[in-house]
Amino acid sequence: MSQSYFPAYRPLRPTPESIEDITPLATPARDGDVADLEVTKEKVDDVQQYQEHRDRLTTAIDATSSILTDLREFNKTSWVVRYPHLKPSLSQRPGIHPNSRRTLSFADDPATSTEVVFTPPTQGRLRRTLTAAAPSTDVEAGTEVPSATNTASAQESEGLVSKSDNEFHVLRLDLKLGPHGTTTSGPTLVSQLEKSSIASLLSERIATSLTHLSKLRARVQDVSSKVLVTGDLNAGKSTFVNALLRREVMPVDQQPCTTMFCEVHDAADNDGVEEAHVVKEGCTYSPTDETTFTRHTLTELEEIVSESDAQRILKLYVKDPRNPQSSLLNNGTVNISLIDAPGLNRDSLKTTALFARQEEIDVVVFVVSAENHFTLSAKEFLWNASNEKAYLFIVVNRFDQIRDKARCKRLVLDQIRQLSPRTWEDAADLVHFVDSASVVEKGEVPESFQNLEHSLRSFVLQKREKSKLLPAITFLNKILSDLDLLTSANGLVATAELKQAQDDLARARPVLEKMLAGREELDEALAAVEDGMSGEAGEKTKQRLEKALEMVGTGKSAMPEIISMPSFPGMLQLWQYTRDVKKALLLSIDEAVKAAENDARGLAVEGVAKVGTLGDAHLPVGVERSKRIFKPEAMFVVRPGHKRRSSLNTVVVGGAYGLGIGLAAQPHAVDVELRDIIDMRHYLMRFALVGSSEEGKSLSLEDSDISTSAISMLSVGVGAVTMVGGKTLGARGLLEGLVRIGDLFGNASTRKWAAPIAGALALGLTLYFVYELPNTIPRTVGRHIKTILSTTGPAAGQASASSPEQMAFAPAHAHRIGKETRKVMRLAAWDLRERFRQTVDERAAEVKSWEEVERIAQRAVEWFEECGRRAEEVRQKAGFTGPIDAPVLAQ
Ligand SMILES: Nc1nc2c(ncn2[C@@H]2O[C@H](COP(=O)(O)OP(=O)(O)OP(=O)(O)O)[C@@H](O)[C@H]2O)c(=O)[nH]1
Repeated sequence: MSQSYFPAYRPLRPTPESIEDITPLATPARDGDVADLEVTKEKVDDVQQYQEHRDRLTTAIDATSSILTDLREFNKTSWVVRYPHLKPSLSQRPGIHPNSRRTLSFADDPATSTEVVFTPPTQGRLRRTLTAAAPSTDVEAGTEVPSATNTASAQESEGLVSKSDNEFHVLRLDLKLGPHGTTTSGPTLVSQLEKSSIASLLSERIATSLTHLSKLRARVQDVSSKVLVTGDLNAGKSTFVNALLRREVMPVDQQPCTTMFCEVHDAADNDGVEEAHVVKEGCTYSPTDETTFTRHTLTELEEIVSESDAQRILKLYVKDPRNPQSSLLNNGTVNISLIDAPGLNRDSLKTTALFARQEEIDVVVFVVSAENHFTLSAKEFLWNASNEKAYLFIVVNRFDQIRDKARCKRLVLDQIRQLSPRTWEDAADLVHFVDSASVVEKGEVPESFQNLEHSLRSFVLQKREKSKLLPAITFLNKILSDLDLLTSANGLVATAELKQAQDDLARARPVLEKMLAGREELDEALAAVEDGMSGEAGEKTKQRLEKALEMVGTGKSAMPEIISMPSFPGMLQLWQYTRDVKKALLLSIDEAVKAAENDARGLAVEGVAKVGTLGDAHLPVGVERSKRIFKPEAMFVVRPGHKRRSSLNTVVVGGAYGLGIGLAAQPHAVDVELRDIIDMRHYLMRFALVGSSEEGKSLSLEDSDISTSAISMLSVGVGAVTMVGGKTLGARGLLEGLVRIGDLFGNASTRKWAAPIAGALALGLTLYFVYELPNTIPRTVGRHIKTILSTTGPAAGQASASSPEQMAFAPAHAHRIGKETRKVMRLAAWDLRERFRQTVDERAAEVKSWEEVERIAQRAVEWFEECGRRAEEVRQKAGFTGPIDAPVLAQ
């Protein structure tokens, strides 16, 4: 059985208080007849109920528009809204009805899916929601998800759940595009798009829906309603319209006369002036634009209608003498206009059918003569119109002319059953047998006509609800349901993102905090390694080289295990021997420098390892360590292009041994001079020091060799004397002899024999030198070398020997080697500092970005929850009930 307007729309009985407020009908009413009063109240209730529904719906449209606008803005500024796909889940879980389980994926990432539980709308809760499916272990353990248990099938059987509950109704993104007009299925194409592209498509869809909602709102708010009165030629359409108006407005003739569409409006729509506006051909009528019509008085109407042979539109503004409670035209709520159409024939049939199909035609009243029944044109029109409008209002006119009224009714209703079955089902309300002429001619309104008027009024208002409100209700319900799906799915995504961000932050924050707290400690530790290693390298070098010089100063190899001293080859090769000695001593110093550099390499290796350990302690796990490989052999190598210093007592002499430019490799350094063999200046200086001046004392302290040298030099002379005498004296005897010789020189008597003695002494000394030379040469040469290498540079006399050029050999090398070691340490430390800084920056950026994700996701979770609540509230306030596809408003 099809749905009827009337049974579902029985208004509530008014309360006794409200009854008193109702103005009685202007139509004749029998005094004391309660039934009439009931009719009046019903009419008022019709209007009130319509108004109430309209207002509720307008509020719901506004609230939904507001949600959609917010969603669009949120999608644009705060969250890229994802477009979900729901599929029935294949997995069967105990305790969960298979209908409740769904597989959720998103258009931008169709390969990834999640199991969710779908909760369908229930009685009193029209929202469809998705919740994350409990882990399978819980489900298997018997934990049920209460919101979804077995409800889907129950709701399906109640008809609340649409079969399309997995889908979008209004916000569906289906694109039909493809090369050369080929079509690609919507979901396939959508899934090829980026997340942001899908979001912008969705945004466009929302914008379209908003436009549609505003149109629906305008339609809901539109207070005009058009009733098209049509029927066979001469069936009495104009008479019927006049009867409704209780005035003879439309021209009535025995002959077919109406060729125009006469729209009758309340004169209130024309500033209360009764007028006829003939719409000019090809113009769109506007009552405020004089160029679109010609103005006439109502008295000219008959003439206009009879003279017009074209199907023109005529607008009539007439005053309805009745009050709003009883007047159809002037009902106080809806601006009803009655359209008297030309009688149906072959010429007018098509035009009238087109007219009837217009959206603004809410009701079609078909007038048929009781005498003639339905002509072929009438049947054709009714058949088409009933497909279009489903319900038609049929006035069987001239019923007063019929003798066998029952038979007539039966025959007419039989025909209606075939032409418009739904109209036939509600025939009591939709089919009326009346005599319109008597209402106008005699001023009597028979009961049959009163019933007709009541039914028509209800039908217009209810039809209006169907035609104007229902599309809005359906659309609203569908879009709200789409919002459920969208907000539920996006809420799940936001919750997952929030959890991910929180987990990531829980991992990253402590790491970052630990790094920041350890930054100063690392800096200090690195500085300590740098200072410690370079300082130690310098100090070790200094000690080693000073010791080496000490050795060389005494004529011994500084590195005896590597460099041995040459043996004396005889007086004839004295010069070569001296040269070999010098070379050996210099070589031994070079070797000492090498050894010092090797010491520093060892320290650098140790320092680099310490830096590595610090890196392990301060860098988080997983951070790549330095890829730099330290090559100790690369230390102290003068790289091509670097300038060498060439002064003998400067750093490079020793330091550049890698290039073969050590002390021993310098030709002028091994050149032998006479003083390398006999250092007269040295001996004389020693003699001078015997007088023991203060300076001499201080100088003698500096040179530990002085006393022994002086003693040995003097011993030479004494030795010569004793050799002459054939007797060799010991050192003590030699000293004593020396004193005695001095005394002899002071005595004049002894001067006579002193000369031969002195000659002998000189000879002795000479011989002594010859015999002692193999021993004294290494010492002399070593002393010279030591003296040169211990002397500071040209600026030594100034405040401090700060530059290597100004330093003595050992400190200069200590400085150089310390500096080179520091360079290595600094590089390793810089590398770690840089890696540490980068890691801190990266971690800080990560934490910041996760905090941002957390903030956005948190907001999205709350926003989507709120959005879902708002949609639910809209439905509750609007009083939507019924399934998504066919909702109704609660009474
Ligand atoms: N007895 C009787 N005569 C009626 C009734 N209704 C209309 N008539 C008469 O029928 C004739 C035609 O009436 P109209 O109202 O002009 O008919 P119409 O359908 O508007 O005519 P066209 O527009 O020309 O098709 C008039 O003479 C009316 O008086 C009625 O209910 N009873």
